[in-house]
Amino acid sequence: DRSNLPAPCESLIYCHGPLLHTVQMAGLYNDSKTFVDKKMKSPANIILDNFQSMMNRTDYRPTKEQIRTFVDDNFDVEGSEFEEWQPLDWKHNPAFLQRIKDPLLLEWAKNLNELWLNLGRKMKDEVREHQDLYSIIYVDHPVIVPGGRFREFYYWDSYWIIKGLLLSEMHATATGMVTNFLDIVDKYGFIPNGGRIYYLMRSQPPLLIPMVKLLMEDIGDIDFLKRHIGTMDKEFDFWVKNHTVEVDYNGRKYQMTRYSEQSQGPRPESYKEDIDVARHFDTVDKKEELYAELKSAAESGWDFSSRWFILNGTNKGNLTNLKTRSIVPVDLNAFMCWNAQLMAEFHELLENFEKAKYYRMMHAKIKEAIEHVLWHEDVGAWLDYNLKSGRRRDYFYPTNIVPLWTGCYDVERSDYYVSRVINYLEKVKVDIFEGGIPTTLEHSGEQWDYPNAWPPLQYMMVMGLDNTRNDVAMRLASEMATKWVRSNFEVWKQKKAMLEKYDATIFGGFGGGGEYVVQKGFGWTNGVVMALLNLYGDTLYAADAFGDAPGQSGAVYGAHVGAGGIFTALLVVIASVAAGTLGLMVYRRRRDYAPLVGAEDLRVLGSARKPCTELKSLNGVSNTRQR
Ligand SMILES: OC[C@H]1O[C@H](O[C@H]2O[C@H](CO)[C@@H](O)[C@H](O)[C@H]2O)[C@H](O)[C@@H](O)[C@@H]1O
Repeated sequence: DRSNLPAPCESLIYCHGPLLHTVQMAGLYNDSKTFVDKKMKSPANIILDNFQSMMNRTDYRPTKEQIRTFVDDNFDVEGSEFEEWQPLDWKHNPAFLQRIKDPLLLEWAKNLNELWLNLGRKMKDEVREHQDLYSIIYVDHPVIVPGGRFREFYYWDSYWIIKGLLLSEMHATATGMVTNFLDIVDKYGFIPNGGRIYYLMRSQPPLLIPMVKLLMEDIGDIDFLKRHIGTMDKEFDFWVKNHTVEVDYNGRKYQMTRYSEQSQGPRPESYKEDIDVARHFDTVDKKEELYAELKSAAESGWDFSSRWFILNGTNKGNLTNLKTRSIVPVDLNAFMCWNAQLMAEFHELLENFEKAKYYRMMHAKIKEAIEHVLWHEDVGAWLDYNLKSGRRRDYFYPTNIVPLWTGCYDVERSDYYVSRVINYLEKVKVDIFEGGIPTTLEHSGEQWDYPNAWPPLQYMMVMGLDNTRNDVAMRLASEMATKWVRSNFEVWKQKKAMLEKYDATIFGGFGGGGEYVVQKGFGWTNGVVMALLNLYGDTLYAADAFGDAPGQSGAVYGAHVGAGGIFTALLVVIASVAAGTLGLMVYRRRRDYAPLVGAEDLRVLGSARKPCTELKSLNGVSNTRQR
């Protein structure tokens, strides 16, 4: 029974109540988030009175235009909480640029370094003084936002933003962002999904402690750690207390974590969208269950995805089949395992030995649960677990190998895990896609599904494989990184833009689907590309040995030609092999992009391709969600 739960926040303007319902259901804007990001022109009680007068005047049946006039009269334009701000610690030539040998990529990396200037936001003093007029959560230090409709901080995005900022040597901005998060944990007991009050009842993947680790590796300020370690304990506890579920597996019980939020009602920022899906259910209880699944999926960062669909034990279906709370995700448990390990390390450094012992115990327990419940030798990967059926979810997601990134497996047996994982990745043919690794292999129309490819997922795969220090895994990581960087660069060349997501099936293709149009900016995308350029910059080139980028390389070109072009394709393949050998000789230090693909792969590639309709959405034409 969810009827005793609170609303997403108390505000009768931004989180629940008749005003929010009337305005959001009127569909005034292409994007529902627009309204809840507006500043109030007067205090809430006056606006609520004005709303009541408008409803009385219109006999409770206001037209869309009357509602629009009410909003325009009572609210300012969205985004009015910020002032012009240039990060003071921004540098023209951070040292990591010197690692990039290709002049084209170097030029691009300089542009990426400049993008932080566009994405920096400082709140006006007026926000601190009159927080009640805004939905934004006031923080003391300026932040780097993702970009586009995402005008505020986002929890897990910030991990990759901070990674990039530190490469840009913007230590003060990065420290300020982490300090904001710590202040927020002190105030609210956890970090909300993003920096708005309507996100206050759900979080996002727990990466604060790894962010502190990034800072420690960079500035190594032990006093900072000492000052904030108690707050980090709080963040860890929040996840243990509110997200733990008991898993009964093969006669043993394990404490594992899953996404689960605890409020009533639809997401305020996607209010109409959620109510529309809830129409499929006939009772208030069933509608509330759906809202909980939607908000829990948003908490996972994967909103939305077939990963959270359960229909007759499969991942088919649509948003009405969301069962996020019934799935134990590999990545969340791997993050918790990593958090425990880092906390043990930090407490040891601070000589808090009792605490260190507690975290070592937590780390061992979580690692054991991951090994016993989620690892599958026959598959060669870790798989999400269905709490309802007690069965594994054997579907491909990049997160199936996240324990490699967080080091949550028996590293003494690293060779065994790596060989199984490599075998798995070969089996699922992750290397056949031209634009990156797809999020899933299900084409649901949701944004965390095929064919979209997301920056954090590429990063976790690449770094996970690279971390193993195994030659084959490291080569695969480098090939994945090369493909990703080149495809992002291709979009940059066309649009001078970095996107929040891309299309894995098209070299230089834009991501799409879901409930809003693909966004430009973009915080985590820039951070990931910078990190990959930093790691591979000495061997990574914008084009391969014969001047082709991946989409045009001989082998993949074969997939583009029709039946009539087979002869040409063969010639191109033969020429590619010859030139590739020559290229290898000439560019010994360079890592080659794509192995030749077989006939079966060409068929898959051909069918995977779809026209780049998302071009339209980038130009501002909305694409609708398939339900
Ligand atoms: O408004 C819809 C959803 O938008 C956000 O989710 C997406 O953008 C975030 C910022 O880049 C990202 O962290 C998340 O993974 C994306 O799916 C927001 O986080 C959601 O809560 C919201 O419902």
